[in-house]
Amino acid sequence: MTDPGPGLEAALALIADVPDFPEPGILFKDITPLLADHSALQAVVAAIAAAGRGADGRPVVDKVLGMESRGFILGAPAALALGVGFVPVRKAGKLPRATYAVSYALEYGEATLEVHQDALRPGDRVLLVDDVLATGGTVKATVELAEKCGAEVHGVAVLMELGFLPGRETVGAVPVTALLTV
Ligand SMILES: O=P(O)(O)OC[C@H]1O[C@H](OP(=O)(O)OP(=O)(O)O)[C@H](O)[C@@H]1O
Ligand SMILES: Nc1ncnc2[nH]cnc12
Repeated sequence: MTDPGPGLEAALALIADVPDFPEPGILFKDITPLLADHSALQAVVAAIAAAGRGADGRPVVDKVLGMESRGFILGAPAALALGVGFVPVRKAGKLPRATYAVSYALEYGEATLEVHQDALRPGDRVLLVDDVLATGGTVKATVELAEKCGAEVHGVAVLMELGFLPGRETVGAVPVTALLTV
């Protein structure tokens, strides 16, 4: 876990716990109070973008990939902060041109993710951005999609990791930066 400075710590404290959503037994982590606070959003986006920088502070990635839909909210501003483009990884049937697709299991349910086949160039280095790493199914599927495009996954940055689920093991060798582990 990254050491949170005071601004980041205050931002992460805004995440709300909602028991039994979207189904009994799930403790849902609601990031909307954090998103609604400008300073908190700014601190979190800067910390996520830092995962795409080298030791000298310069960007080391060519693109940021964000997973629908909460990964869009954090990934697009992180791409802007890094000065690189953003690639949406969407749920099935939303992208209009030729796609690669991968199906996966969620903490609650199942889904298929897709990316446009020409969204990345072979050899592109990419940073994956999402709000929550839970079972790791979403990240694993996105790594597979990036690799189908010929890209190299530099790492994954998430706001929050659910430490009681085996997300990191599922993701495997790809480096994971989590601003908070619960
Ligand atoms: O590690 P996993 O078990 O795969 O779970 C994490 C994913 O679950 C949530 O997305 P969800 O599919 O609920 O979509 P949403 O962002 O549109 O709410 C979350 O935003 C992550 O993308
Ligand atoms: N418990 C949880 N809270 C919020 N988003 C999630 N995505 C998967 N599991 C989640």
